[in-house]
Amino acid sequence: MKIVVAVGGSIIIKENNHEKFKDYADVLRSMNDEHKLFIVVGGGKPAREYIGIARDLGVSEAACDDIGIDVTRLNAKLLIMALGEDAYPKVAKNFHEAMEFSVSGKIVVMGGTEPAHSTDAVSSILAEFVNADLLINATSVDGLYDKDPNKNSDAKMFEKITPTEMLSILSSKETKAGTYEFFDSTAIQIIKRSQIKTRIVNGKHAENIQKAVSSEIGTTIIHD
Ligand SMILES: Nc1ncnc2c1ncn2[C@@H]1O[C@H](COP(=O)(O)OP(=O)(O)O)[C@@H](O)[C@H]1O
Ligand SMILES: O=c1ccn([C@@H]2O[C@H](COP(=O)(O)OP(=O)(O)O)[C@@H](O)[C@H]2O)c(=O)[nH]1
Repeated sequence: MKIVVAVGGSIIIKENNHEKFKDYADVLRSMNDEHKLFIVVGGGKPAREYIGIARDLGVSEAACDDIGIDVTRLNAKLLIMALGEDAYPKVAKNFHEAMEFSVSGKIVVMGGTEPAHSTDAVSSILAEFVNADLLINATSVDGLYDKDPNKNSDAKMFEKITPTEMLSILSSKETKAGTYEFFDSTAIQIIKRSQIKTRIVNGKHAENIQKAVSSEIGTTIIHD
């Protein structure tokens, strides 16, 4: 199968240690014989720190986004280092490069592309661009809930949800640089228009990426 995996920055660059990069590299390496893999890496706390400095310098939101993109690409570079020979040695800067690099048979890794959306949007557009069979979004909670589970103890997780329902739950989210929390609307719109098979799983355990291929863990986005 052709699979796009979005790895949340809050997952992979935690406490600035190498552990998660290694865990993900081990799991992705074990999947690479059977699947064609494309990985999109987020920015995490470092991205928000740099964006905060840029904003204090008075630059535009697009320029803040641009700094965030640079940080996602640094995280992507670290994952490539962890993957060694199993990864294409360059961070893909756009969808054409991702497609071109995938001809090598190696795991393609990228970060952001353009201002004004998140790496979740990048992963959805990439999944559409390469006609992926599955999009896996590895985030910091078990799936999509009816409200933020970190702020509401009574939040309920959806096992299945449609893009239309997702838009109604997440529509009020901020869209400033560094704040595209959870899924941004661009990502959902792309999943909706191309009916991309998508699963949202807890990325704190890298092995959930492998589980998400064949079992319905987390939240599965279904299409009406
Ligand atoms: N409806 C929701 N369902 C799940 N998580 C939500 C929801 N609304 C807000 N969140 C928050 O979004 C966070 C994940 O988004 P984000 O911080 O962007 O992580 P990632 O690193 O995966 O991009 C969760 O930790 C949770 O606190
Ligand atoms: O294609 C992209 C990807 C990322 N970003 C910027 O980089 C930040 C970090 O990316 P993201 O929010 O996806 O990281 P994560 O949520 O995984 O930490 C975003 O908030 C945006 O400001 C962007 O402008 N375009």
